[in-house]
Amino acid sequence: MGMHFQKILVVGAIVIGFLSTLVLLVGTLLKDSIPNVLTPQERQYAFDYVIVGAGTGGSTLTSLLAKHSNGTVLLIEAGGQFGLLSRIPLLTTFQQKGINDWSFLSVPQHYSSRGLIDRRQCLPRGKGLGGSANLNYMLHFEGYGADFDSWRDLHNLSDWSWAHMRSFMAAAKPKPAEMFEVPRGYSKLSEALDEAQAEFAHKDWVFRRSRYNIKNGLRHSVLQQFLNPVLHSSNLRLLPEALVKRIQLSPDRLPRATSILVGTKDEDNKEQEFSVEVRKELILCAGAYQTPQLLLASGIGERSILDKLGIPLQHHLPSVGQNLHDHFNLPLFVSMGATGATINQRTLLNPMTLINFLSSGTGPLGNFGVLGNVASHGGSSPFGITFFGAGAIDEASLMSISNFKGAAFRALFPRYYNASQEGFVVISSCLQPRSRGSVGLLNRHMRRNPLIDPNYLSREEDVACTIAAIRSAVKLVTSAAFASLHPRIHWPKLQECSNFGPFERDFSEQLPSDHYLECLLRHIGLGSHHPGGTCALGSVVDTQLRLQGVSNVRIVDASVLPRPVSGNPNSVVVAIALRAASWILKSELQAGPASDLK
Ligand SMILES: Cc1cc2nc3c(=O)[nH]c(=O)nc-3n(C[C@H](O)[C@H](O)[C@H](O)COP(=O)(O)OP(=O)(O)OC[C@H]3O[C@@H](n4cnc5c(N)ncnc54)[C@H](O)[C@@H]3O)c2cc1C
Repeated sequence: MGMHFQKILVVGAIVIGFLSTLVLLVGTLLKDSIPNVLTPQERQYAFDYVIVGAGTGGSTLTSLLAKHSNGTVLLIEAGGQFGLLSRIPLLTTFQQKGINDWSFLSVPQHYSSRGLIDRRQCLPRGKGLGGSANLNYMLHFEGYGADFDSWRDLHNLSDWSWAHMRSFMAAAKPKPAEMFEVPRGYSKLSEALDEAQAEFAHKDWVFRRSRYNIKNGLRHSVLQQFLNPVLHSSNLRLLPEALVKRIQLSPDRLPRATSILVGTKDEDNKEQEFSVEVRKELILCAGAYQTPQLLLASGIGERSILDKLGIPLQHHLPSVGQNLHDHFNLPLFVSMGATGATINQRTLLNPMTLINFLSSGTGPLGNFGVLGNVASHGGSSPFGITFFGAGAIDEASLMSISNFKGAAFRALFPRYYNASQEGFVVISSCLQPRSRGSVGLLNRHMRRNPLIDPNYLSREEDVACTIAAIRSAVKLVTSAAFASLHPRIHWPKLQECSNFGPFERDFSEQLPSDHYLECLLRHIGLGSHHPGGTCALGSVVDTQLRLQGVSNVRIVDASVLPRPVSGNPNSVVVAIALRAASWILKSELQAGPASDLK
């Protein structure tokens, strides 16, 4: 390459770098204003439906109620609007640890996370209109019918099965123009995956090319799909930047929620509190960590736990905050000897990357880089393998969002310093982990983070299941279909695992011992950000998602999932919210006319 051309490249890189920084900055700052905001003068008002949390569940439900209900609806959200940055798919991780992320950390993990600072996992959660659907990686999952049948069979939920949910899952699916599916021939990695499908046809493996909630190169979350179109509805008011702190129940034998206490910050950052009366229903959509937090802080939960915290009991309801589940991943870096369009600094600084994105929403910036996944749903330990087409990982940003210790990060990504490295990350996980954790409180102040203990890998079966996933991932990567990529799996050399491997033969035979793989998993495994189960169907809520023993509180978010979804959970939460809306609207029809918005 001539000197002159090199100079052009360097100048080009500086210009593109400058432009990207500008886009990041403007993207963070530029925000639409929110219409229909409840003004302080209106704060004495009561609402028929009060919805707490504008995330996946809350945005979807609000949309249906705003459109079809005769009642008045108030949507309360702790955060404000996300910046434009949230719309650019590849840059989504830059939002983590920012103002639209609750940035929770788990409590120190006993069975895992040994390579993480203080053994604590980062647990990002979206804060603002769209919630975690605006912070997530946008992967759309069509659902797996047997999951819902297992709710019916294993949890005695006769109203829940694939037959009940199929139409709601179909309605949760965005229109084709609102989705991006990784096309055939997108990159060498996606081609290899397509070829592997034929090579492994004898297995029960399901190959899926990634589908994203992306329209014209921009995130198209529940915010665009459901909430934005109804924001101007006359029966809807919004209360952003407001934290719901307490639920007040009536003292009846069958109590009902009468009001909630809301906290906002004034210009001097002083807390202002006021109540909102609930006329018909209170619907909690604050997510798998914060819905149980709000219930417990309100004195709704297990009596002995509340006693210990000194929180007056309003309603004894065991299991609030229990049964926390999440997927748990082992990432492995695979370098490629061939050049292909993997994400690295070279592809990002290529002027065509920005030009393609700005002109047509295509190229690396227009999706998150996960090109596809392979799942085995059969057997007692179903697993999934995800292919993330990133060759060079930025140390500072990944360490900040993963909490890795430096040594663990460098063992996992030994080529991290080579910004033009070609490669990909293969992520193995168990689709139905058995480990269960909990959400608890340090005290009842809602501005304090809840105590979140995912308790990853507390069940041995999860280790065995993930090891089976890793071994299948190795089969895929070393198959004939991948040969043209000249892949090399980088078995991490962790000092703490050195008694078990990796040994020379592990690199040549690709058959490291179970002990070594378990050691890796317990050191560098990471949570998937798919928490659920903390107000599970059948224990905390009844089959119509109503809080057990309380007449007018419903929960509509990931906390109701009795067991993990065998894939990405966002679409399942949307489908659950659509179903909840149908029940609410039906009972409204049965009950007759409602009040007008004052
Ligand atoms: C980084 C990341 C990547 C992910 N990737 C994917 C993916 O690719 N595909 C997929 O299907 N799923 C993915 N998920 C998971 C998916 O986004 C969640 O399962 C889903 O969004 C959960 O929806 P929810 O309604 O339960 O909660 P959320 O969407 O989290 O909504 C809860 C809302 O309630 C608000 N809130 C909380 N407490 C209060 C309070 N006291 N008062 C007022 N408001 C409150 C919050 O600010 C938030 O807006 C990912 C999640 C994360 C964090």
